[in-house]
Amino acid sequence: MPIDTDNLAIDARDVRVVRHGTVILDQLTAQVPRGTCTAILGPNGCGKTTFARTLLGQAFLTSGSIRVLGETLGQTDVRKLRQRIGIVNPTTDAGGYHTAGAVVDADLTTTEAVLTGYFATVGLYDRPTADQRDHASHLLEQVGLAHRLDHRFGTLSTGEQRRALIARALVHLPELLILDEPTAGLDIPGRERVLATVEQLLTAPNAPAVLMITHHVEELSPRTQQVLLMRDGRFLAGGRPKDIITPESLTETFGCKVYVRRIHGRYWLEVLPEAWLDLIR
Ligand SMILES: Nc1ncnc2c1ncn2[C@@H]1O[C@H](COP(=O)(O)OP(=O)(O)OP(=O)(O)O)[C@@H](O)[C@H]1O
Repeated sequence: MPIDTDNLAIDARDVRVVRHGTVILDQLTAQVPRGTCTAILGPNGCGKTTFARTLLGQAFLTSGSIRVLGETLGQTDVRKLRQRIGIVNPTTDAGGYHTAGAVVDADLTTTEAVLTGYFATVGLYDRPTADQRDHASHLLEQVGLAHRLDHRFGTLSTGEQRRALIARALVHLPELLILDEPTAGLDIPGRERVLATVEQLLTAPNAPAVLMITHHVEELSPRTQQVLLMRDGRFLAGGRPKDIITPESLTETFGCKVYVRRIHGRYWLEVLPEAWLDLIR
């Protein structure tokens, strides 16, 4: 069936990124329909974040083309386009003003931290409207942080900060939400709260397209329509999770012998005993 390109949140064709002679992304082609959830699953260093950066116009293509929300990168104002995209990237959580990579100032209240999302700033330098304040509180309630509205952002647990940053990414009602390892560094309940928040988002009316980037098959929502397995800058396979996720495909993707089973719509991975011997040989 032909693809309706007007209905795509992401339309990436033959994307290649080469830096200093190293091929980082190699002929990546992927389509993500609006309002659907796609996951990119792959090991450390396979190029997941670089691909996300290309979608945001932060990493330039050596060749290929990308359309995001109907706009062709290289022919559009990326600052305007970014206002239609939400991004959560845990390598950049809270920090002081001078912490490299900090998304928001740790001294702000949680509500203020979410409000910075309106202005794409680290501190809150602009005066939010009453409607913006109400919306920020509402989003914090949605992610289960109604009891933390006035707490200093820097004092929240890592999991609470992560959920607050999801709320921050949602202030603009994004049409595309990129979650780049949103559960990194979280314990099991912390991880599950983030996943439950994503699940709630996917079931909401007018849900954004969600691109979930992760190392862990356990983190795929049962609502994931498409999974892209990535290794060494390439997509090894892509399609419906039930067709793509097998012990063989995950063993190839991660270079580690694994078994995978599906329980209650989620996938659970087991590392086979012989994998350890292979990994240290
Ligand atoms: N500007 C750059 N110049 C040279 N190499 C780069 C550059 N940016 C990224 N790389 C390399 O490209 C590869 C892919 O990096 P990337 O961060 O996209 O991987 P990743 O799949 O997101 O990894 P992780 O799961 O560890 O976050 C890595 O080997 C990285 O060192």
